[in-house]
Amino acid sequence: MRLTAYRKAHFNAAHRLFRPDWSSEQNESIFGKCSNPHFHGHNYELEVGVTGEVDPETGYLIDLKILKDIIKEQVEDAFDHKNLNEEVPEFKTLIPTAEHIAYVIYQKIKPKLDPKYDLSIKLYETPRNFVVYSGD
Ligand SMILES: Nc1nc2c(c(=O)[nH]1)N=C([C@H](O)[C@H](O)COP(=O)(O)OP(=O)(O)OP(=O)(O)O)CN2
Ligand SMILES: [Zn+2]
Repeated sequence: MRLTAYRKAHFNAAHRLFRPDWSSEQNESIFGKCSNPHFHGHNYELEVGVTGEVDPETGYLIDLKILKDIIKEQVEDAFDHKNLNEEVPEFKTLIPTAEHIAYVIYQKIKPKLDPKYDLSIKLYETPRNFVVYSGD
């Protein structure tokens, strides 16, 4: 039996959307208030989906306690109450949009899982703005 198991998580983080190679006016015209030089914050909600075959002996797809620990170590400890632009190395070269944050979370979690699983990252930046990244 193939299915997807999910684990939810949460982190608060500050960010600023801007390109240092653009003028303030260019940044303001594309990123609007999200380019505010003094940063702003979001309450990010994360849903990590792991897809694969259920083990008939245990009834587990994956031990969700193990998934919880991976998310804590790779995402919550790294991002929670952080300024993403200034404190998280991955965003020294990537603008911390929801798209890029979901991509980075995928890249951090995927190597920690058995390769037999497919991984999907759903990230809510606001209650109504969210992205999904499943690799490629
Ligand atoms: N494609 C993207 N567009 C936008 C992103 C993003 O990461 N990817 N991010 C932002 C802002 O950072 C932020 O998400 C917008 O916040 P806010 O202005 O509060 O959003 P809304 O006005 O849409 O608030 P709602 O309450 O959800 O209506 C902008 N765009
Ligand atoms: Zn924002």
